[in-house]
Amino acid sequence: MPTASYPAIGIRPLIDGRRRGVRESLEDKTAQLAKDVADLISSHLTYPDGSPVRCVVSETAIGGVAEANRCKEQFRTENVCADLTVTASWNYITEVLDLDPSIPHAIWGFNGTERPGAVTLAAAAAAYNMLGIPCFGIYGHDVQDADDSGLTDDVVENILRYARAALGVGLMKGRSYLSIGTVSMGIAGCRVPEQFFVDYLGMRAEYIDMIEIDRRIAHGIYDHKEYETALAWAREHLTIGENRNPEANRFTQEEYDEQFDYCIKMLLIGRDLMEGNPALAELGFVEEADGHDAIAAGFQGQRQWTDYKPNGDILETFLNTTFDWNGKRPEKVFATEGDAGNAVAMLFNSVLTHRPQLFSDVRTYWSPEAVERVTGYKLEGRAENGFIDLRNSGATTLNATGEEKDAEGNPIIKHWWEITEADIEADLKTSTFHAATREYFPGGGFSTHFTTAGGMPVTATRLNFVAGQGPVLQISEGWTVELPDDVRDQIVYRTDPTWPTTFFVPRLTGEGAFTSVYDWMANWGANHTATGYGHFGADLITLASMLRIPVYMHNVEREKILRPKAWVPFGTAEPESADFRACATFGPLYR
Ligand SMILES: C[C@H](O)[C@@H](O)[C@@H](O)C(=O)CO
Ligand SMILES: [Mn+2]
Repeated sequence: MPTASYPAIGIRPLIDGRRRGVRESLEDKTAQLAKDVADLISSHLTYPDGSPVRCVVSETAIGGVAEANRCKEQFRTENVCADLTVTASWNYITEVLDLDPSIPHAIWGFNGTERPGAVTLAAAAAAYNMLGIPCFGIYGHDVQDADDSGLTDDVVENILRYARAALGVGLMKGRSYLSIGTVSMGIAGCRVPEQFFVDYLGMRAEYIDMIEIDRRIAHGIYDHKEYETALAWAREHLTIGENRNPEANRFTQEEYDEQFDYCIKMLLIGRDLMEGNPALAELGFVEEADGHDAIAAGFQGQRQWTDYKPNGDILETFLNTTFDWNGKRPEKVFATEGDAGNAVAMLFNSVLTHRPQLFSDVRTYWSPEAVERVTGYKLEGRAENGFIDLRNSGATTLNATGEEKDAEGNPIIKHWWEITEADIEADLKTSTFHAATREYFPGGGFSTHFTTAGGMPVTATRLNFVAGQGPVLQISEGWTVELPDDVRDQIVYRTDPTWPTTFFVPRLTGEGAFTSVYDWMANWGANHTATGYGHFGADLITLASMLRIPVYMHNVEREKILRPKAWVPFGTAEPESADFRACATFGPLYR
């Protein structure tokens, strides 16, 4: 998506409209607040393509409804997806607020006593609450002098948190979720929550039968020149590891070669299905060239496809990865086993961080006792309380090896625009591609394997659906951990040695689902989790509140939580309960 079409954040400078003195004394200060906030957002936040986020500042300060409406019209022409109102003074609240219920709103009341900016914030929040339009309130802890910018650390953190989440809402709006296939092996999360997409995300669901992939391969509906390049690159850079099938379950080398070629074609076609490809129009396939404008997709794979055709692990791995034969390029959000619920969790992580994601089974909780019994090794360090084995065939980004490093040499999952040739080489070098386990994948294919390095901060997320309740989100910040090679290998070989493996420990709080690593596993709401680099649980909580999705499990520090001020009247002593009731009261953003 070109930068110009990305949604923008609208900045609304409110002012006391009284002319002949008051307004005139405030014009410069108010305009400066708006400019400073716009500069802050644009200099700190990026779009998925790495370009700076665009802010649109109202052409005039807003002192009355006429200026408010002119600002709204200006924002409409600029694809504004959310607004941030700034004020250093009193103003006329419901006469000047943006009452559009379909976009996120926030107000920053400059905390200076010369003029009642903070009073406006409180009055505006009360108005929005009464009108059923939840807004976020940003209020600095310490009184500022009149000529201060007011952008103290606490204000900056909350403005950026709001803006990241508001942009996430805007990036999803109007896009598609593409389901290639249907429910995999009875996994309920695969049922595409079409009404949820419409009501909560403003998205559409699109459906493709998996046969479309085979049709396009059989009829040559892919860029043949690019295919030759991709195949040569893959044959050169993908290390085919040990075939771990029993002899009787192995295909011939010629069959594996054919399967490998087929898998690369699947990868090209999966990408084209999501985003289209003008090269297809040149081949005469004009409709196919358009694609499905999918910001996220899921491939069922198991079982009917994989019982018959090569599996989708190469397709799934490389669509989630930030590089291919063309070098570095934006990753996609692509789920395996058609798990739409997990695809949405990956999407939430993606629109907040613009980093590639891991799709994993929550395979096993390894207690310290079990590890010692099985391997003789006594867990230590972050893993001392046990760890979770996250592992699933296919849809884990190859960037999750931990070979990419930050400036201090710590393992990281970079943004695609930060990837270097050395990173690509390191990720590929540490990964192996194994003949798919034939008892699971009778049609053959290849599975991606690596074990993630320890020491990475990550956040694991899962979107669940409960009858009578609707969508609910769970979030856990934590870290990857690594084990001594021999201990790791015993666990990998005992579990499944051909799939990507990440050992994860949640940050324990000693309470509820975060009392122990076992409690975490016992409370995780499904077989899958979406995991991304960094601790962004607070951003997820803010995003969820914008979408009115309650969060029922998280380990984010209370002081980092930013929800609409409308959540407060639902109770301050038990924020989790208030969240549920507020979400139920205000309902999904687009309905
Ligand atoms: C064994 C099954 O075929 C795998 O798909 C299973 O490990 C899963 O990933 C289930 O979510
Ligand atoms: Mn799975």
